Amino acid sequence: METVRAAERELMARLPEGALMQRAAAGLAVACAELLGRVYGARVVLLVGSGDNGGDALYAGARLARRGAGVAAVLLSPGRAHSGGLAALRSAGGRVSDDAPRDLARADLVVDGIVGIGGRGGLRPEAARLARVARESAPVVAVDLPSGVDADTGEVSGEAVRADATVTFGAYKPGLLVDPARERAGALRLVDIGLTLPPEAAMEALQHADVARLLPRPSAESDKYRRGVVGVVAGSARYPGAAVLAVAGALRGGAGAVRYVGPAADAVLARFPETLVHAGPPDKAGRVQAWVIGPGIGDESDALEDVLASDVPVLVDADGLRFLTPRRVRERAAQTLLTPHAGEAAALLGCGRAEVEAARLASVRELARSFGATVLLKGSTTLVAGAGGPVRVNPTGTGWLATAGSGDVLSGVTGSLLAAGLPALDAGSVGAYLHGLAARRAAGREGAPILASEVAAHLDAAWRDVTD
Ligand SMILES: NC(=O)C1=CN([C@@H]2O[C@H](COP(=O)(O)OP(=O)(O)OC[C@H]3O[C@@H](n4cnc5c(N)ncnc54)[C@H](OP(=O)(O)O)[C@@H]3O)[C@@H](O)[C@H]2O)[C@@H](O)CC1
Ligand SMILES: Nc1ncnc2c1ncn2[C@@H]1O[C@H](COP(=O)(O)OP(=O)(O)O)[C@@H](O)[C@H]1O
Ligand SMILES: [K+]
Repeated sequence: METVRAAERELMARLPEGALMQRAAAGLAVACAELLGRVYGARVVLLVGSGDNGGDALYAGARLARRGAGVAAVLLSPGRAHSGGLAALRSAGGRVSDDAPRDLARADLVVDGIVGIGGRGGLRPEAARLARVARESAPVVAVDLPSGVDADTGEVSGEAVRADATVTFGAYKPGLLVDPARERAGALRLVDIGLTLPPEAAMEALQHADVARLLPRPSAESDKYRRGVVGVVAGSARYPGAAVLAVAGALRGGAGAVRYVGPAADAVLARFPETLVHAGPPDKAGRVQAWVIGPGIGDESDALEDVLASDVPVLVDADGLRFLTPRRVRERAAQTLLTPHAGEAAALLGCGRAEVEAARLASVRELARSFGATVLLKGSTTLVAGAGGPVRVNPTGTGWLATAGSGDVLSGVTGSLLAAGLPALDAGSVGAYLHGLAARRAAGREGAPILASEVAAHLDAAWRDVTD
């Protein structure tokens, strides 16, 4: 957070008073307008704390009021609310609420400007009560951070706002990216306020527009082969379901065709007649543009060697990871993408699972370095690391994904993206992004248990969310 504060100080010294807050408020108002659909006549309630976070909310509220929204501000510390913001709201036709429960009950949207990066500890009782009522009333947009979460660590020490979306300024804060706080933030949106952050930023996160740009799209000249064929080596007599789930993901990842190789062809075809199946070894299966190998294959290490010997990108997951050595992966000319969970990463690193979970960033970097590969470390905070450069953190994940088979779906969708031509770092981070969004779609707004097959079934909705 000190990095962001320092960049803000540097920029503020060069800009007219209040310019950064205006930029923040403008971005926030645009995001609110998009969520509302129609601004004119909409009812917006601002929860306003005593700091600049509340100031952002007030100025954004003023912008919405000028476009015809009915905007009411609930002031947590009436004497200390941002005075310029309050004046702007009033002159735009907004008002200060004298009955918060009534205004909240009628709201179409609530803006959480209680506290931002200046907050310490969980919400205080009055703020916590309002946050609970807000949550029951309408979608909540958090300003910069869901109030009550720790910006630096992602810890939630008491009560915190649970937002449907968070509009953050200048840079993603670790607290928005690391659980348990991340789960409170909903969909993230970054507003550029002109901060110059150090070029060696340790982490980056894609957002909708980045993903939309990277997603493969068929052109007029496309045919199924030009769109890419992904080969899937998964499943066994014991675990046929892993094959079905990996193929389910692969069919919705943007490749033109999925070629399944393995002993679960009957189960795959029964569910997905679109699949091309092959009973022999992978190197006799026909041309593919990328391979996925590992989910549920058991001890099938011959197939792994076949696939590694190919000259196309290879994604290795689950059982496939057990037979890998750094040397064999480094020898490959084409890209290799490894997708371990914490336990598999620990086995590759020769340490304990808890050590990986306590140091996810260092672990994913070390694996990428030692294998000379791209590594996607799964779990509550999914990270993707390449040979160097920033580590990508996936902003869309949800704990509902912690369900058997969801990793198989991820390997399929990511492999499909590789086959469509995305570089491994992009394929991994776009795959994880769509997978997380699909799970959120499947789980619904309040959240409910989901099946891995439902995650696959919602991938098309996630795709449309990103591109619409
Ligand atoms: N810097 C910039 O250039 C830009 C900054 N920007 C914006 O400013 C925000 C940072 O603003 P900030 O520094 O004023 O602090 P902020 O987060 O509003 O909170 C401080 C107040 O909250 C209170 N409070 C504390 N803990 C609490 C709790 N647990 N529960 C309840 N209340 C609690 C505490 O009050 P007190 O303890 O005094 O009662 C204190 O006064 C940043 O997140 C971004 O939104 C943008 O405009 C872009 C440009
Ligand atoms: N707490 C969590 N929060 C978010 N995502 C999670 C969590 N736990 C697991 N996941 C995700 O769920 C998937 C599980 O994959 P994996 O561990 O391979 O399980 P399986 O082998 O049963 O498919 C991964 O995408 C992982 O990132
Ligand atoms: K906030």
